[in-house]
Amino acid sequence: MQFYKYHGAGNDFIMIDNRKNIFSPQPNVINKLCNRYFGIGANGLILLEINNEMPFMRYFNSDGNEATMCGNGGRCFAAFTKHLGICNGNSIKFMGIDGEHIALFNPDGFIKLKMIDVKKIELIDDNYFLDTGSPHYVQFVRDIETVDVDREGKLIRKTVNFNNGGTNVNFVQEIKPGEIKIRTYERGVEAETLACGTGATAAAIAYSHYFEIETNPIDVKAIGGNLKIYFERGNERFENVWLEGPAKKVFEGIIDIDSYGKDTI
Ligand SMILES: N[C@H](CCC[C@H](N)C(=O)O)C(=O)O
Repeated sequence: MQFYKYHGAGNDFIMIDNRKNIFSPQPNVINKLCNRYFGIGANGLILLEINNEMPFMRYFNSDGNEATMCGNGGRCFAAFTKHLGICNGNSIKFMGIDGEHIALFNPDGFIKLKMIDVKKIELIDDNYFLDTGSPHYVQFVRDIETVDVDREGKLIRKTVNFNNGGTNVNFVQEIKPGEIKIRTYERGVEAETLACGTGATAAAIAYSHYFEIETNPIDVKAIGGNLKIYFERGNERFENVWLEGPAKKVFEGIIDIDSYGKDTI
């Protein structure tokens, strides 16, 4: 089976053109494919399918379970449709689990992805919880370099109940007005990733709203690369939300998918 490997600011994905349903998304198979020693290795796996005659993006975390929206993956999905010739212009519309998205292809190669509106931000223990297509807990810290993201992130992800679905956990430090640094513990990867698109979006909106920052876009520096978040404040919601950043095809290959269905590695 043909596969493609992409990353968006270091958040990396296996991409499969599944318009002919060649791949059955079994959790144990996806988990092995995402394994960095016994498989291709990735934070997640993305299937391109067709739904009501529109490209449909299905996202699976590396634990093998189908998940909510992936922002970095959404930009990579758009780049993938362009590589396959599905999209020839400067933009593409596609469906994700959270609804319709449009992606714009910038001349510099960066991609601008429209995200869902953010309807509310909850305060939990003086930190912020909001849904940008995936659930995110945002905690502001003084020195992001000293945070034990895997340990602290796991504690919050596991102990604080978020409607039973769990959450991603973001640690954020202001670098200067309008610019923040972020580190993210990702649900379903159960570890820190080099970037998280829906997390960067959540962090930028919480930062701007609660610290009354007028600058827009907000620059978000992740370990794996830089993202920009644009949005407008509407009536009790955040609208016209865009996530802009890189999406790179790293390699493509062929894998013997039948050997992944069996328990032997
Ligand atoms: N792990 C997330 C989904 C992927 C989010 C992240 N990779 C992004 O770029 O938005 C979750 O289960 O909510």
